[in-house]
Amino acid sequence: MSTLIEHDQMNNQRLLPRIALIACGSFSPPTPMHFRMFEIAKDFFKTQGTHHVVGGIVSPTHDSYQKKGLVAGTHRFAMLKLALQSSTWIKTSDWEIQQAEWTRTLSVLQYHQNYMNNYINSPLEGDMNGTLPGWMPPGLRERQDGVQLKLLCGADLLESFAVPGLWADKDIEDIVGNHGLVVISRYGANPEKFIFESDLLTKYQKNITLITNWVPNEVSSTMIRRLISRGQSVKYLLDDRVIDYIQMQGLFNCKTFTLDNRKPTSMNVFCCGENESIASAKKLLPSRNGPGQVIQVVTSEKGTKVTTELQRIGSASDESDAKKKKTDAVNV
Ligand SMILES: Nc1ncnc2c1ncn2[C@@H]1O[C@H](COP(=O)(O)OP(=O)(O)OP(=O)(O)O)[C@@H](O)[C@H]1O
Ligand SMILES: O=C(O)c1ccc[n+]([C@@H]2O[C@H](COP(=O)([O-])O)[C@@H](O)[C@H]2O)c1
Repeated sequence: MSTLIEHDQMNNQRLLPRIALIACGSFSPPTPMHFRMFEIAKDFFKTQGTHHVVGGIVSPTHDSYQKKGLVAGTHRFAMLKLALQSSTWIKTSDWEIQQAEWTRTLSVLQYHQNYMNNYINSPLEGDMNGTLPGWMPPGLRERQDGVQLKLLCGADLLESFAVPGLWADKDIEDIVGNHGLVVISRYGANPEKFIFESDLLTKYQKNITLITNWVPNEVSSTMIRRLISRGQSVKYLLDDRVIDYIQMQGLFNCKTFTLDNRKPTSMNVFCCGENESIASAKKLLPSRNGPGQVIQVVTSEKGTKVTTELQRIGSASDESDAKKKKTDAVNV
C-alpha cells in the first residue's frame, strides 16, 4: 500500500485524507524533541494507513506570551530555521511572532487552515503572486480535496487544558471538534486518564490521536537553558547550528565568544522573564490576564548586584503536572 492510497475491503482504491500538523510553543530554544514529534506522528499515520501527512508547521509563540526564558521571537525563529535546514517537510511559520500581540492557539490554527483552504480553492489566482509563505506544504493543488490542519503537541500541553483560566473551554472544543489533536506521550503525563476525566475531551475522543513515543527523550528547553546558563555543554542535545547561534548571540546568559579572538566573555542578554529590568517588568504588571504573564516582581540584593526575578504565580501560569514532574526531576 502506498502512503497516498488505501484499499477498502473490496480492494477498491481510496485516496487517503490529507492532513498537516502544526506545533505551537515557545521553542526557546528548539530541541530535537520538538521535531521528533513530527516524525513520530508522520510514521504513525503512515503505519496506520489512515492519513497522508502533507506537511509540518512549527509556530513559535509571540514575545508577549512572556513565559520564563522566552528569548525574542526573531531569535527563536532564526534558531528554528537553522534546526530545520535538514528537514524536507517541517517548516517554520513566523505569523504568530509578527502579530501585534499574543494569539490564542485556536486563531493560529484557523489562520493557517484558512490560508491553505484559500490556496487550494482558488487555483486560478496563481501562486498568490508567487509569494507563498515558507510554511506552506508543497503540492497542495495536486489534489482538489482539502487538507485538515491538526494541532500536534506533547502530552503536557494537552494536560495544560486543565489549568484553570488558561484555555477557554470554547477554544478547546473548537480545537478538538473542528481541527483535531495529535498527542505525543511524555514522561509524567497520562493522556488516556486525562481524556477520561474530561467530558469534553471524551466527547471528541475520535478526533484525538494518542501516540506512544517508544524512544522517549526528556530533553526540554528548560533543561537546555539551565545547562547553558551554567556554562555546561549542550552538545548532542541541540543541533550544532543552534548551539553556534546561541553562542554568537549570547542567548540564555551563555558564556559567549567575541568574534575576533574567540575568547569567552560573559554577556547578559535580555531574556523575557529572566533578566528584564525592573522598570520594564513593572510596566507589565497592570495588564495581567494572559498566560505566562508577570504578576509579581521580586528584587533581591546579592552583594552590590540587584537581581530581578519575575515570578509567575497563580493558576493561569502554573505549569501542568507533567511539566512540574519534568522540572522536579531536574531539581533533584
Ligand atoms: N521531550 C518532549 N517529548 C514530547 N513532547 C515534547 C517534548 N519537549 C517538548 N515537547 C512538546 O513540544 C511543544 C512545544 O513545547 P515547548 O516549547 O514548551 O517545549 P519545552 O521543551 O517543554 O519548553 P519549556 O521547557 O520551556 O517548557 C509542546 O507541545 C510540548 O509538549
Ligand atoms: O490558546 C490558548 O488559550 C492558549 C493557552 C495557553 C497556551 N497556549 C499556547 O500553547 C503553547 C504553550 O507553549 P509552552 O512553551 O508554554 O508549553 C504556546 O504556543 C501558547 O501560545 C495557548
